[in-house]
Amino acid sequence: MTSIAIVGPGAIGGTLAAWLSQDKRFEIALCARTPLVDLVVETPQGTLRATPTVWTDPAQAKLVDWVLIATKTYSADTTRPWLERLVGPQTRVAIIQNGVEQVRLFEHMVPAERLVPVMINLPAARSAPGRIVQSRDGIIAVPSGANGEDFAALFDHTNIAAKAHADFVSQLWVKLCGNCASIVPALTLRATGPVWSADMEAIVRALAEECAAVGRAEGAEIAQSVVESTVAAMQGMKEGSVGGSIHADRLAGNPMEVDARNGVIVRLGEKHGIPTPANRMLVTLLAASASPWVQATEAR
Ligand SMILES: NC(=O)C1=CN([C@@H]2O[C@H](COP(=O)(O)OP(=O)(O)OC[C@H]3O[C@@H](n4cnc5c(N)ncnc54)[C@H](OP(=O)(O)O)[C@@H]3O)[C@@H](O)[C@H]2O)C=CC1
Ligand SMILES: CC(C)(CO)C(=O)C(=O)O
Repeated sequence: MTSIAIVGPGAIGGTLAAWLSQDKRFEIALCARTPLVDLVVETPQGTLRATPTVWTDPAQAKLVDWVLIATKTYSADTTRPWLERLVGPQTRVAIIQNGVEQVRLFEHMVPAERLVPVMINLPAARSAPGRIVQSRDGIIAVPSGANGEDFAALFDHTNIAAKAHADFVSQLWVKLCGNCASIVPALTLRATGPVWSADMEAIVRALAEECAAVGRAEGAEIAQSVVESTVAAMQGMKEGSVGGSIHADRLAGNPMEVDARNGVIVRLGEKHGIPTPANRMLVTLLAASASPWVQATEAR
């Protein structure tokens, strides 16, 4: 039996827990901040129900084979009490978060050789504790090597396509090129499609171009088509739709991952001498309009 603890059973953590709970090889525990009883996840393949063990206090937790961290990036340090109880000498820790800094955010808490950064493309939203809608099939990318391949194999009996990639850095940055543009609906609080204009296109294009330039400087391969698909996605965003989890968080009055999704482009741009005026401006405006809920830059 492989033991798996999922820290942060929100939209992503709850969805992954529901899928993995269908596999009898696994013993699943949820490490929750807000208590929950069970999981009911609507997926494109139907409804998944699961009743994994729920721990709400790190004192209840024990050593496990795998820890899956699925909190927001800004909660990274709050997972330390869980990690202290869950991680033994053999435990591997997968960081399932947006952005490109999964390792940086956790390497002061877990030895880097046992960290697995994960890129996940799986739209999910939580309406109540344990109640989640997964709206499209999921894709997971991890770095090649034993840890990445073992992590991907956990999803063998699920409908999530998990794969190890030699060029994992490109997987992260390509996703960020799409995600960084969602700062626009998070700021304007409405879909971009109905208010599309040449000026709006210039802003979205600049956000994605800056991300691509910084990503390339970080070693990622990013085709121009990635920028074009970001522009097309924002142009096609329909009235009333939510532009990803950062927009959903702003609507719900939650903190936003603005540093992980846009601030990082500014920070790493500075490191490489690449100007990022569009990302810098929108990060500043979002921080100003959403304050005190938004952190323009994370402490670490
Ligand atoms: N939602 C989506 O469609 C996608 C999200 N992502 C990324 O996945 C990551 C997770 O996002 P998402 O699932 O949407 O976020 P949610 O806010 O839905 O879930 C985060 C969960 O973490 C819990 N949490 C926070 N701190 C702790 C802690 N110290 N101990 C235990 N639990 C904790 C929260 O608790 P509580 O229940 O109290 O809120 C919540 O259940 C983010 O980086 C996001 O960008 C990536 C792809 C798609
Ligand atoms: C765009 C999406 C839903 C893709 O998984 C995402 O990453 C997010 O909103 O955080």
